[in-house]
Amino acid sequence: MSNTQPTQPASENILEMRDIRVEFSAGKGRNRRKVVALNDVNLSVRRGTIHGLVGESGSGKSTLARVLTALERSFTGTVVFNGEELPVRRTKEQRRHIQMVFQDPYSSLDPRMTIRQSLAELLRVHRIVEPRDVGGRCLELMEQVQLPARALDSYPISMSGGQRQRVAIAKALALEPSLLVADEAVSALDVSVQAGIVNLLADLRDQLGLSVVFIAHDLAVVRNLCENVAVMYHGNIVEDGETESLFTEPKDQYTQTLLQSIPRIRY
Ligand SMILES: Nc1ncnc2c1ncn2[C@@H]1O[C@H](COP(=O)(O)OP(=O)(O)OP(=O)(O)O)[C@@H](O)[C@H]1O
Repeated sequence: MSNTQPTQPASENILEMRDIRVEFSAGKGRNRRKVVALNDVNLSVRRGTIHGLVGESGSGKSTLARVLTALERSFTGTVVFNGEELPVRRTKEQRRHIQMVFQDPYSSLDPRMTIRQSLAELLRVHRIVEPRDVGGRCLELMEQVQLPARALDSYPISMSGGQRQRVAIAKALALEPSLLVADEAVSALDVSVQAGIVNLLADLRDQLGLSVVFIAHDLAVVRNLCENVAVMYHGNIVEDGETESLFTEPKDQYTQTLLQSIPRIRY
């Protein structure tokens, strides 16, 4: 028998959100009321997996994404990332590790800059690589998002929606995050283009070990892509589990209703 102790494995969860609560006030004057956008939500994301987040409009998905990426700072509860409890005001380095991809990639791209200029600026400002390695890293990023090298000299306006979304993902990857939050990142794209981005996210998980929180309303896409799914309803996670069992044996009544709303394809 060996005396050597096995090395402690890194925690299985890259992310643990505990008792996250967000309240907003809505309306004016006498109609002012409290909206509980997140009602003491708990969510754990396993390292190197894609965790889907589904639920009707207004159920709290984007608020959860905003808490994760520190865009929303008025919350109570705890966000533990990579075993470290994140403060409400995160350092630049803590923010770098969790990147967001939005529905509309155009909003995150500067129309006056080529893709190379945008990426190079990010790499320089965040000092991700030595100045002499910026060009090479830009090329690597194009490869990672499966765009040709010549795309580096394009402006966003000359690109298709799918290409822009790939660039938005490249910008997120430039900061070498461990967790990507994709908030309806494929929802505005044509179905065939959507499939390309979904496959890209799966490749990034498999090749880089990237973890992803994938917010989407298309349940078929979620079933295809995600290892686990959490279902939100009125600020609560009503069910959270392994994708196939959640889709085949939903336990919560709202999940059952949501799944029944998937249109059946007739041949
Ligand atoms: N800044 C805000 N001020 C007031 N209420 C807000 C604010 N942001 C969100 N809400 C409310 O919080 C609740 C959750 O909204 P959220 O955008 O997180 O839902 P969602 O599931 O992402 O919806 P969608 O799928 O439509 O994007 C909703 O009732 C919404 O109206």
